[in-house]
Amino acid sequence: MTKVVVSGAFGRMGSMICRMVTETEGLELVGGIDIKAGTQFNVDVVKSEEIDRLLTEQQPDVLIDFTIASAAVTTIQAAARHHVGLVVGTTGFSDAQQQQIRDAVEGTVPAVISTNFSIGVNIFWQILRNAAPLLSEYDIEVSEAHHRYKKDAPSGTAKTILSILDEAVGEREKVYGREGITERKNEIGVHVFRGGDIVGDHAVTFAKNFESITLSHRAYDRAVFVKGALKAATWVPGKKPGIYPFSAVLGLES
Ligand SMILES: NC(=O)C1=CN([C@@H]2O[C@H](COP(=O)(O)OP(=O)(O)OC[C@H]3O[C@@H](n4cnc5c(N)ncnc54)[C@H](OP(=O)(O)O)[C@@H]3O)[C@@H](O)[C@H]2O)C=CC1
Ligand SMILES: O=C(O)C1=N[C@H](C(=O)O)C[C@H](O)C1
Repeated sequence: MTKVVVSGAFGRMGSMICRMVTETEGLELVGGIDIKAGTQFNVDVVKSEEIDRLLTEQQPDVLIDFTIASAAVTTIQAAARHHVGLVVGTTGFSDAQQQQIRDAVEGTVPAVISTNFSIGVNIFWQILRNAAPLLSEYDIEVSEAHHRYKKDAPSGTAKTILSILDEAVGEREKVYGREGITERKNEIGVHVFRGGDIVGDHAVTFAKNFESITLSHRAYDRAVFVKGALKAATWVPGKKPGIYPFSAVLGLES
């Protein structure tokens, strides 16, 4: 049985993860962490200040984090101190925070970290890696849409798309929205929409005179992210310390 602690246990993702852990054979929910204490599915959720006590008492095999960047860094450092494997879906990390995560995890614990745990998005990224080099002469625009409550912009998934494009077609200036008199150069336009309950849409358009190609992905339900996170949670215990992309769990290129 893989013992799981969920950080962000009362959040949109965390509460669904708690429920689906209890419904998944081979996984056991042993605790939760959030900014406030309470219970989820008959399991104690403690405040983040209590994380060391929780990890000492419950000895989980894996900690799954879907919170906010600043909280996630502290949680990841605590999990590494306690040698607990990690699945991290939180987005919006600064470069400095990413370095703090590498420092905590590398050589200490295995961690699957991905800006998107949907299998479809990970295949979409692979399609993009293969297609973009063929389309390097085209103008490129990236767009994403999410629900009104999303805190970070552009989404973590859009940032991953931008880094894939940088590798595939060479680094280009990113232009975040346009206003006024603008002249298109060899740039990538990035467009962010926030509204309603949109679960997560991403698109990359390659445009040329008289034709364009758009590659896109739409998530209809957060369950796709949760299922991926649980797949990673089952995979991570016993792996060598280090940071793994979700594509490693899926056996895809990265
Ligand atoms: N990789 C992926 O596949 C996906 C990633 N995400 C990412 O996951 C993250 C969470 O998303 P979502 O569930 O929608 O967000 P929510 O805001 O619904 O959930 C986050 C939870 O973390 C809590 N929290 C805030 N601060 C702390 C803290 N210091 N310590 C512990 N808990 C804290 C929040 O409490 P409170 O509400 O009181 O602030 C909330 O309960 C985001 O970064 C999002 O981009 C989302 C979906 C898929
Ligand atoms: O906050 C969300 O909801 C999502 N966040 C992730 C991101 O920032 O890319 C993944 C997904 O699109 C949903």
